[in-house]
Amino acid sequence: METQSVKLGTPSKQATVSKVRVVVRVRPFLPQEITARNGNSKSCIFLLDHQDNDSSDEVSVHLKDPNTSRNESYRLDSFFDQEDGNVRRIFYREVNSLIPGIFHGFNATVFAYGATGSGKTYTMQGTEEHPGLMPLAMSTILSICQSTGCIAEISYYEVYMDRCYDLLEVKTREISILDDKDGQIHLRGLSRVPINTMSEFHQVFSCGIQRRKVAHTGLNDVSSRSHGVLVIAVSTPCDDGSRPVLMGKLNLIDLAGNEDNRRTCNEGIRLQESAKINQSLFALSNVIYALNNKLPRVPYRESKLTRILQDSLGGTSRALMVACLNPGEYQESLHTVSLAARSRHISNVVSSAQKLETPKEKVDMEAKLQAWLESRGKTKSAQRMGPFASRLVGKTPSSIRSMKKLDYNSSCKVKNSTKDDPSNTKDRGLSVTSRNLFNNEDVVDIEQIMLKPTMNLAEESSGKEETTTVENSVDTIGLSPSNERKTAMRSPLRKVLSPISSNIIPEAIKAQFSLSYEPKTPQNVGTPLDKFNAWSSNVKSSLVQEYIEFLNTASREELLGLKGIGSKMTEYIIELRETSPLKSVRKAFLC
Ligand SMILES: Nc1ncnc2c1ncn2[C@@H]1O[C@H](COP(=O)(O)OP(=O)(O)OP(=O)(O)O)[C@@H](O)[C@H]1O
Repeated sequence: METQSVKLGTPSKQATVSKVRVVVRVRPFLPQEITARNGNSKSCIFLLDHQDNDSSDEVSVHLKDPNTSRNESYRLDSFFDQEDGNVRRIFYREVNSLIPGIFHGFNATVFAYGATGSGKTYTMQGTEEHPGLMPLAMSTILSICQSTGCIAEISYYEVYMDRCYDLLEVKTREISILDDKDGQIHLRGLSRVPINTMSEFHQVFSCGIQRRKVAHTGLNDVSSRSHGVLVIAVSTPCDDGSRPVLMGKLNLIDLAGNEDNRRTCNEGIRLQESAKINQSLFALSNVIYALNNKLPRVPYRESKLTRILQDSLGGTSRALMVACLNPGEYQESLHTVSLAARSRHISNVVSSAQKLETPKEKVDMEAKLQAWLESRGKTKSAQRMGPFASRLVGKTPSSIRSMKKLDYNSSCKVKNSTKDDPSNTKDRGLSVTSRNLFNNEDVVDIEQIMLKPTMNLAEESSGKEETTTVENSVDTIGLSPSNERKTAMRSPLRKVLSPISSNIIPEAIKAQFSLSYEPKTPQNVGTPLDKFNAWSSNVKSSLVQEYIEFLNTASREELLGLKGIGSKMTEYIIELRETSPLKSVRKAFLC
């Protein structure tokens, strides 16, 4: 086994920014799931309007909650339903075309994203009978190597708790990530193993798989606790016998699943892992969002994972996200699909001239909120819907995110509670107290943070544009170019704060609202607080919920970036939420 530095380049600033293609893969129900559902195997995810997935440029993926009337639709690049062999179809339709580029100096990345238990590992690794994208890609690369004389080598590492470990080494070894003087990144000490045949690959790779950190959680018996990255590097031999020259590489990443700790009831080390997993997935989504929106700064440095992937995401690299879904989990699927939809190209609605006029402080706050809310599938819909979005406030129960009530007593399956952390004998899942972040000494600061963007919202919303007619609102969904321009003139913050979470409005809903529209906009109110108070309670509670979720998921840097939050408060929030998700703000704020 050869051990050497793998040099990762930084994408050139001039290089065209590539788009991330996003496809959905729904796994089949498992036999035990069908039994638990009394034989009901109806998926909550399907294609809208029987579209032709094979010939369309994009598809509308529809999610329907069987227990409520909630419906959401998102536009994505392709959809692979539950049928057997859908991994093979994903490979031939989506991954195969990335491979020739690797032999011409282009890197590519394929990653499986989704909730825990949604089938990411199955998609990437597969089984002996149904090989996943990793062995399928290896096999194709090997056959090209055979005909071209190129050399294939693999590295396999995991990113666990924001640290990087070589999985091809017998003894666990941490890989250091170094910046060189040119700002390039090196994974120092990462093994690269030459592979000539598939049996060599299976032998080497299966040893690595066994070293990867997995654990039993409340939602998956064998849950990956790290992001597993298989790198297939292709080099061309040099005639003078010197070291082969690296041409390109394919990163195949089995991301750890994003977890809702209210459901997993993780605690101790599992909870810490989970916090890191969620943080790094959020950082990844921010990078993809920045790339797809051609933002001037791509936040690669926010996590180890994104830092390592700098040369394979963006620049001339190509990337594919496979959003994996469990057909019986509406809420989780909604979260995954909304993030996936956000990761596709979204055209920027703010012109550069407007951007220059916007005060920096406001842009920062708006960008933060926008990035986060879009990760929840909000802004894309709002951009398409423009003012129509805000008109829906209070009108569709299905469109307003309902905060899941925490029921620690009924739904938790705490099986892993003390195995890893003997000191942690208390069953936190059952005994979590409703700690309120906003106890008395914190009220002033937090209220300021909470009210600031809200005041902006009220001020902007009380303007003339609020008198827009229903027709205009509907037009801004995309029917009228002139109204699209009007939409572009509006502040993104206002759109961000819309409680609509899908990026398509079904015709039926449009019709319903064009008939029953009644704006609830405050008029002629005094101070910003008065304006805020004049908003309907639906808007306020929706805002409050958004902020609670923001505080629960934002990175340390993002919290620090919020006005009124210093480093002490940031640490306090992080500490609190790692123990138990923040659930409420001060009652007074909720009015
Ligand atoms: N196409 C499929 N056919 C049969 N079983 C499948 C299929 N896809 C996934 N599964 C099964 O679903 C379960 C969960 O899948 P998997 O472990 O791949 O999820 P995961 O998303 O990687 O979870 P985690 O993030 O917790 O590691 C496994 O038992 C797996 O075998």
